[in-house]
Amino acid sequence: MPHRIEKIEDSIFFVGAGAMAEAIIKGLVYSRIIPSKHIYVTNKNSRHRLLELKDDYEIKIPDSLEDGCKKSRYILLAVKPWTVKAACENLKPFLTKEHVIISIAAGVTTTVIEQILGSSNEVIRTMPNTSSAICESATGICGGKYAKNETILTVKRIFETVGEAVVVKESQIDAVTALCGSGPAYIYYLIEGLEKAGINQGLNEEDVRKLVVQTVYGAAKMLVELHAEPAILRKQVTTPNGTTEAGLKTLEKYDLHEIIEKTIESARERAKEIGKETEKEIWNTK
Ligand SMILES: NC(=O)C1=CN([C@@H]2O[C@H](COP(=O)(O)OP(=O)(O)OC[C@H]3O[C@@H](n4cnc5c(N)ncnc54)[C@H](O)[C@@H]3O)[C@@H](O)[C@H]2O)C=CC1
Ligand SMILES: O=C(O)[C@@H]1CCC=N1
Repeated sequence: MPHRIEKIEDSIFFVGAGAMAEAIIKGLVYSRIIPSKHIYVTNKNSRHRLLELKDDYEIKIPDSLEDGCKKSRYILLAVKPWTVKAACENLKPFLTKEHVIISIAAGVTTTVIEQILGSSNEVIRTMPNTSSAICESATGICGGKYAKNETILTVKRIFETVGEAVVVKESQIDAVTALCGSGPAYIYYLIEGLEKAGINQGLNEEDVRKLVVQTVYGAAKMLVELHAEPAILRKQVTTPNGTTEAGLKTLEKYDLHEIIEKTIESARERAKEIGKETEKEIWNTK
């Protein structure tokens, strides 16, 4: 549910042109918060990929990194965590104090980015997800040492055009990463399991896809539209001594909640580790 938001006047420069850059660009272009001609994109070495994005979304390819920086106030780092250092070092000569650096890299702290840049640029760390492409992301946002509140709120507005966005403390963003950045993958995995079970019960693939996806979509939409508690909606489905109760007993027997707890914990731990790895990388080269 994208919010209706007033337009952002400044341009945005995507450094990295992969899956997430495209998902966010798609959402931004669709929501029209930033005109396509104010969206710039670059990557490491695939001109073909840039031309593809340019054609699909009518966005711009700058002549150089310097050109992209000159034309944009917001620089969005959409590279893998272990590439953040190289990308920031390449940008460094072209940054002025007005540039706001937005990172979507899992685990990489604002302190690491501030230290690589060695400047007092505002750094905003975010964690969106791939549903940005259809303006349904769930994004966590936090600011670094130099980030002004007003800038954090502008970045929140940008991400609200591609879904829901909340401002969190930096100490909480690895949890948001585990829950929402990685989250779509867990839901898809669950759906794969439901589909497999449906097929094993004799349903055909086409019907099972339609039925399972609609079941998940309908359940999520009930939560959104009725603002109801999941436990209450669950109870409405569960007839005493009926089929749902039988199914839920099996989920309890295998302790699905415990599995989920461990899943989120593993992902959050990995985000922390990635943070440490990128931190070590800068200390090793200083
Ligand atoms: N894939 C996902 O669901 C999510 C990913 N993220 C984060 O988003 C970031 C990007 O992930 P993806 O889009 O999945 O990766 P990707 O591998 O699809 O894209 C990475 C892009 O960075 C470019 N690149 C590499 N080195 C560069 C450099 N030095 N300068 C400029 N561009 C460079 C590559 O050419 C490529 O276009 C990661 O840090 C990840 O943690 C965050 C939320 C969700
Ligand atoms: O798997 C990853 O590391 C990235 C970050 C969140 C989603 N995908």
